[in-house]
Amino acid sequence: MKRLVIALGGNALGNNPEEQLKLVKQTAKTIVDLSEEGYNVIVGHGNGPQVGMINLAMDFAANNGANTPSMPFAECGSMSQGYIGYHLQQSIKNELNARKLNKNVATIVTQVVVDEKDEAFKNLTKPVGMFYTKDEADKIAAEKAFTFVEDSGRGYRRVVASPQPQKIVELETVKQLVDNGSIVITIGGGGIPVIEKQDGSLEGVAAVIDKDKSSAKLAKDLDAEMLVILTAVDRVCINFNKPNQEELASINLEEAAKYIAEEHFAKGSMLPKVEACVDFVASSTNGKALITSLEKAKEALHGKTGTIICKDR
Ligand SMILES: Nc1ncnc2c1ncn2[C@@H]1O[C@H](COP(=O)(O)OP(=O)(O)O)[C@@H](O)[C@H]1O
Ligand SMILES: NC(=O)OP(=O)(O)O
Repeated sequence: MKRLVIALGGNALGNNPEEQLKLVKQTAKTIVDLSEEGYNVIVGHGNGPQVGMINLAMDFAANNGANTPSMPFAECGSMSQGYIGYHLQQSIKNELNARKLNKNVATIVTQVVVDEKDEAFKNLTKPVGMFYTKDEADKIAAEKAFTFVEDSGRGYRRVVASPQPQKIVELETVKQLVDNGSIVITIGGGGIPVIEKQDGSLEGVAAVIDKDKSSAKLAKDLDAEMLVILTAVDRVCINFNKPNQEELASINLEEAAKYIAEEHFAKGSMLPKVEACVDFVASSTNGKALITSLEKAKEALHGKTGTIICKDR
């Protein structure tokens, strides 16, 4: 069966357990829809807000008399995979049962190897957790030696390193489950970043890998038919948010490169998605990538909306 890798954006997940479970129930319908279209579905997702929340809560408890241990960032990443994976696998199973579909679904706690010399460790770019005012951010930065950046006019957010994904450690396990027909949730939050020591052992590092990049890597490694990036917009645009905004129904690799060079895609939001699609399509024989909204995923798969990125069109 053909393999389809989905990357779920923040709007598929929400900001607290109640909101997340409610949103994920809708997300599950889309995932089961795509599975019913005849694909082996593999699901990746973001974790920026969630890993930040977990890290902040653990840090607060450890420093405010709760007598709990301080929790390393990589462990917080693994907790975010469990937390989001639990909601996804429960909601997907409920949806499968409601449609009387006999399929299994499982979350794999997934590590992704990064290079400890990656320049990203010197230049922190990945926003995590909640938004602060400038004064709050300055105060926390001074106390904890954290770095903050202004995030798209919405306030200040802590940033952490976001190194390149190099190797998905649990890839073979994912393949086996996929080949057995299971829906697999993996590389949550881009994967738990680990470095490979000289003796071959793995060790977690404080970072958050971009989920779109990891999803492209997974789609390549699985020789997927399709990479589907689900976000908040139905289609990618040029001249986004300008009077001459134009929706793109399909673009080839040359057009994508031209639009990237012309800076039509915002850094930190649409740019990594288009780049991930280009990366996957360029290295695949027949693979296509699709960027669309969660709500329109099924329609987009039938060519009614969404932006397709392909070799030739
Ligand atoms: N050229 C563009 N076309 C469409 N959307 C764009 C473009 N540039 C920036 N965006 C914004 O990028 C957002 C998706 O990025 P982001 O919010 O980071 O995604 P997610 O959280 O789903 O991974 C869209 O909702 C849109 O507001
Ligand atoms: N890991 C990751 O890319 O998370 P977000 O999509 O939430 O930023």
